[in-house]
Amino acid sequence: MTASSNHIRVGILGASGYTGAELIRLLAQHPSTRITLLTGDRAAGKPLGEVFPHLAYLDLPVLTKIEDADYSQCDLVFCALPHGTTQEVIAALPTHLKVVDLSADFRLHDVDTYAEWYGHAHLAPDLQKEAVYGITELARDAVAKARLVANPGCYPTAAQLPLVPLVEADLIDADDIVIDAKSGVSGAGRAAKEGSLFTEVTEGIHAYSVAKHRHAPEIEQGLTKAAGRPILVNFTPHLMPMSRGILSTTYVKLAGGASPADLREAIASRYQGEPFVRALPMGQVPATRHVRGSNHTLIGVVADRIKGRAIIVSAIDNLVKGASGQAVQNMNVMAGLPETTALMQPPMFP
Ligand SMILES: NC(=O)C1=CN([C@@H]2O[C@H](COP(=O)(O)OP(=O)(O)OC[C@H]3O[C@@H](n4cnc5c(N)ncnc54)[C@H](OP(=O)(O)O)[C@@H]3O)[C@@H](O)[C@H]2O)C=CC1
Ligand SMILES: CC(=O)N[C@@H](CCC(=O)OP(=O)(O)O)C(=O)O
Repeated sequence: MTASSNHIRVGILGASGYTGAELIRLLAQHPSTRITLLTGDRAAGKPLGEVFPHLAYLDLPVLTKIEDADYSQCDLVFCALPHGTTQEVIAALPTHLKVVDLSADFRLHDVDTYAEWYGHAHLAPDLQKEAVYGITELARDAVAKARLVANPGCYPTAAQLPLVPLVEADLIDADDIVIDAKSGVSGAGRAAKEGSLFTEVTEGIHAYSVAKHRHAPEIEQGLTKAAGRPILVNFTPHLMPMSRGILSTTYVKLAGGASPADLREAIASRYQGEPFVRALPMGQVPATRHVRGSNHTLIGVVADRIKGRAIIVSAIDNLVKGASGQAVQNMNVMAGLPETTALMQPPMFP
């Protein structure tokens, strides 16, 4: 990557949203980046501190409209725009830029599957062919060579990290996977919507997009690759009265004579030496408060009471490993920097 004065010059499109703010928070600790461009839509024209007072102490450019962005000031762009708005924006970017897209716009390799789940034809099918789906631990070599990384969704990150090694090794029945996941409300973004109102989300939980959430095909794409044959999953997301975090509880049937301890061992050895993915001791399960504000994924495996079955619980922060943290991790890999740079903050417990 070309970088001026030994710094990667970074632009953030959608800097006035939740994942944009989280990118800025993380990059504020990064010794090798300099933020040279921030865009907003409603917030365009404002200094960042007016939108996010907690970031006002940073010396950063004023938010601009995407149409007015000066990309000659950037080496890499994070795109943190709503899905559906990103394909045309990225297709129009100068080709000298590397891109990490946090939206869902380039995650599904098959454009027909994209059209089926997102309700419109893909607007940049040629670019889709070069996009690398970037769960960093599962695609590091491809991410290192990529110009465009499709940063994975939050639920798909929490689901695939434990499941991919198990499906690859045939330790579970890949045709019998039930993923029951819960998210904090920041997962829905900062734009006002009825479903995110305090009265709608507090003192209760609810399932949504039951049997039709667009993260199901994203998870299935990863598991299909791991299995070498088409895999479908049951996936149900729930909205929790908390601002951050994802807890994904997955119910599996053991295969090939594997024990629940074998599952834990396969996950632990697959991620041995990985700084951000950890298998807990057998029988222990993580909670979202263990990963709040951190880029870690914690995974627990428990033997079910029903013989031949196991329960896997994974926890991430949706805004960090589920979005901006993994995006910075991918940028580090793309730039040949130590992968943990700016990402080793301990969780904000409790
Ligand atoms: N929140 C999460 O946990 C996760 C989010 N993602 C994905 O990351 C992306 C960003 O999410 P998030 O930060 O939560 O979203 P937000 O709604 O919080 O922020 C969206 C940003 O995009 C800008 N924007 C909105 N519409 C347009 C438009 N038409 N043209 C230009 N800019 C626009 C907004 O500007 P303004 O506010 O000034 O109008 C804001 O800066 C989304 O695709 C989301 O699905 C992925 C994983 C997890
Ligand atoms: C709580 C909540 O609403 N979560 C979002 C997913 C967040 C995410 O990862 O979204 P993208 O795939 O768009 O990037 C949802 O269910 O649509």
